[in-house]
Amino acid sequence: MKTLIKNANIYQKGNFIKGEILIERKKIVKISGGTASSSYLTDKVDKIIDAKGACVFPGFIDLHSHLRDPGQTYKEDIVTGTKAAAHGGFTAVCAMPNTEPVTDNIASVEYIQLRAKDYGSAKVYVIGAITKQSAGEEIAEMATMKAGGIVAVSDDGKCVQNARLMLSCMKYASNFGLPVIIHPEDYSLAGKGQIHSGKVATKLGLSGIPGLAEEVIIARDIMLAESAGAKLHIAHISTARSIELVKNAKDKGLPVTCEVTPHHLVLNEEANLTFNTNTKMKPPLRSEEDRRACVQALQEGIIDCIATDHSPHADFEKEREFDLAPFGIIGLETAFPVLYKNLVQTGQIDLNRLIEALTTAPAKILNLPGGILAEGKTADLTVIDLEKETLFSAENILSKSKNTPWLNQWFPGRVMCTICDGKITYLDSENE
Ligand SMILES: NC(=O)N[C@@H](CC(=O)O)C(=O)O
Ligand SMILES: [Zn+2]
Ligand SMILES: [Zn+2]
Repeated sequence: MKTLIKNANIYQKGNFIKGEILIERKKIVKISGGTASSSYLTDKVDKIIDAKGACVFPGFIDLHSHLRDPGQTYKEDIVTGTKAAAHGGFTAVCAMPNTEPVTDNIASVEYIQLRAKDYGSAKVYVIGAITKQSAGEEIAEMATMKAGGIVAVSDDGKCVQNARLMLSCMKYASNFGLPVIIHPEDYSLAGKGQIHSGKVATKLGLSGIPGLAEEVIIARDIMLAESAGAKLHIAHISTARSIELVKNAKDKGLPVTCEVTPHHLVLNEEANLTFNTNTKMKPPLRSEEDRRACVQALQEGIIDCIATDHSPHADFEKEREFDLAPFGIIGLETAFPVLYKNLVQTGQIDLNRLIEALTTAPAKILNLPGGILAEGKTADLTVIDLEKETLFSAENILSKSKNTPWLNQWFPGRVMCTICDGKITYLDSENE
């Protein structure tokens, strides 16, 4: 099978070159500038995709997705979650273990891998639990899960409260070379908080989750990781002080990395004023100062990468009283257009940094392949027309869940086609 992408603006080390990409089986075999070689390349090609001047980027890599499979497949499953990924330009996602049952054993790891291999539209890397059932009481079977191919451990959705247990978990994980991904939340400080403790929570009379709930765990876990010799990755960082803690750790040369979500980069606590439950997530949307600190830290590289924290929840769960609705929003399909519009078009982040934060940066953190468009590399790529718009309507969203604050809004940047392992995983109706 040979596929040719023609009339493309190919992203190459921060620059665009006009040209063509020839894919044979799983690999990119030729990238050529201009159209002079067109006749040579079109020779015996099975499929031609006319990019019509759209950009070709390396496939995006998400370190943080909740695919809900097994156990909560009314929200999402591996088939729909990876379709949503492909629609968002992603060719690889890491599956968080807070499924039912929790991914804390080798059989659960293999289930996800096999389903994804047979029915997925993106590569799925499995993250195993830190503790059994993510209950924060006993260390999970990391050794067997590592042998089965997990790429990291995390109790995301929950946070190991006991420092002594966390230290043991980190020592254990580091023995197997497994990075530890934390969801930093001190329960005693977070309490029953609904949104960020700040002026909006006061105004609305909702209980707050202070930034401190995140910051004390980040401070603790940086110290524990240093002592255990573990590689620490901080999920969904959201406050200026958290960023300062990470900066200090990095300055000391510690192997500490962190990610930020698109929503923490473009929204602040004011979004909660609408009482829209699709503005409710963990960590909560923070103050404008915190949001700005996140943007600046991303541009400077203190924040390493962007991760979606794709957290699908069904309509019947979200369409209820604010305090009873679950935390979380979908993110795979909205990530690129939302970031492109709010950060790149406004000049807050440059396109190169955005692409890096969605490709090479996440790949580096968990040592995953991909992130680069080059001859001889696996053909994982996405074709995005920056001149075209996309509408996040319930109809267009391929995720089973539609819980996004950007529902029914138009954004610039339309994914025309995504290719994973040389196979088309998403094709816009215009290109069919
Ligand atoms: N982010 C969220 O608000 N929710 C996530 C859990 C998590 O990422 O902590 C979920 O699984 O729904
Ligand atoms: Zn989390
Ligand atoms: Zn999460």
